[in-house]
Amino acid sequence: MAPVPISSIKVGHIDDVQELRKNRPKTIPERFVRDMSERPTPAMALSPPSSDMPVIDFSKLTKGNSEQIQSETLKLADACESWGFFQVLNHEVDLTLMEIMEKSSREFFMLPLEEKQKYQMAPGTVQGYGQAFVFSEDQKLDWCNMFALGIEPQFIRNPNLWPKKPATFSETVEVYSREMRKVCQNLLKYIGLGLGLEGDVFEKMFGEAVQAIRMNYYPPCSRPDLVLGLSPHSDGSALTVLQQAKGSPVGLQILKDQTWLPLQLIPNALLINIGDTIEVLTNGKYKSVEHRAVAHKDKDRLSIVTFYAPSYEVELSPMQEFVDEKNTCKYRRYNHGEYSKHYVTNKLQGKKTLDFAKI
Ligand SMILES: COC(=O)C(/C=C/C1=C(C)CCCC1(C)C)=C/O[C@H]1C=C(C)C(=O)O1
Ligand SMILES: O=C(O)CCC(=O)C(=O)O
Ligand SMILES: [Fe+2]
Repeated sequence: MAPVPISSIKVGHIDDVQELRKNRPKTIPERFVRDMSERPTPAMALSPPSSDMPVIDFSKLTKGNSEQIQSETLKLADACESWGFFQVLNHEVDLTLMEIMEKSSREFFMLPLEEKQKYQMAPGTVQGYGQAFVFSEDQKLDWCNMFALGIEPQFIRNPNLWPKKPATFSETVEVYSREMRKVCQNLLKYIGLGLGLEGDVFEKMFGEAVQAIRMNYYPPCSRPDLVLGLSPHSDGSALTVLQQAKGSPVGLQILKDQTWLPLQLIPNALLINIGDTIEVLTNGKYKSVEHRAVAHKDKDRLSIVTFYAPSYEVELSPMQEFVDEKNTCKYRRYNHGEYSKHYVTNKLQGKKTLDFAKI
């Protein structure tokens, strides 16, 4: 993926949200104040946090008898088709590792600004500490500090961005990411089977899959009604795995039936969502659902997000199994590296990024 010429991007001054919060401002800087149409839905007009979202028991897939495997695979297929988001329990990821990852991420965000700025995200790039997806001086900013790293393949890593503090942070990211890779590979196997395909279809197609991690830290905000924690977007990945830190308030919302629906997450579960790659491959049978995050008046929130996607060389187009007279081909053939470049060089804007591939 060719880097964007940094000199041509003028993003203006980007306030660090945690530093802003330290002074407990009564007014929110204009760059964070959303236009009316973009502001979070007022509480009284919002549906209660959803606990109807499907829950998949991973152990039934990996250790169940043939009946359990079959019924859980069907449940998974239904979750992908009707929600695009689901939670996974008994996911085989050590809960202590998840806790350590959470603690290390929190410790990183609590470091002094000058320490975090050693890993500053360069304008127009997505790795490091700062705000990604900002490309102009008049673009609104998210009420969020982010820290992102490319994980696999090795060539996407920038070793200068791997923190030396907290001391065990980088090792923890490494171990955690290996576990997340297994979760993604396993889920893709059963997603493939649920679609009536071979279990290894995605593994074979994706080559050496691209994996990235992003930690999103949302400080409390005195006017959560005016800001967004994270702009609406769909993920450019094949699958995304989200771990929400313990004690976090509800913050993630998905666009379901044209309404923003807040998601209530089960402690220790992993939240999975379908990304743009799977939408294209299934010709829209499974959709990458638009989502956003909102801020909270008194509580901070932390999410740790893994993106899993095909290798950059892979050419993608809807699989022939999902194209017929009734379901005409909705996406053109394109190279995933080109899509990644397009994704990271545009602001987050709902599902607009996927127009790149639409016919
Ligand atoms: C909101 O989405 C993202 O922040 C994001 C970024 C991922 C990446 C990095 C943090 C570093 C390495 C490159 C990569 C683009 C993977 C989403 O990831 C999605 C978007 C695309 C495209 C993808 O493949 O995963
Ligand atoms: O923090 C959240 O809940 C949402 C994060 C997210 O959507 C992302 O990082 O892509
Ligand atoms: Fe996302």
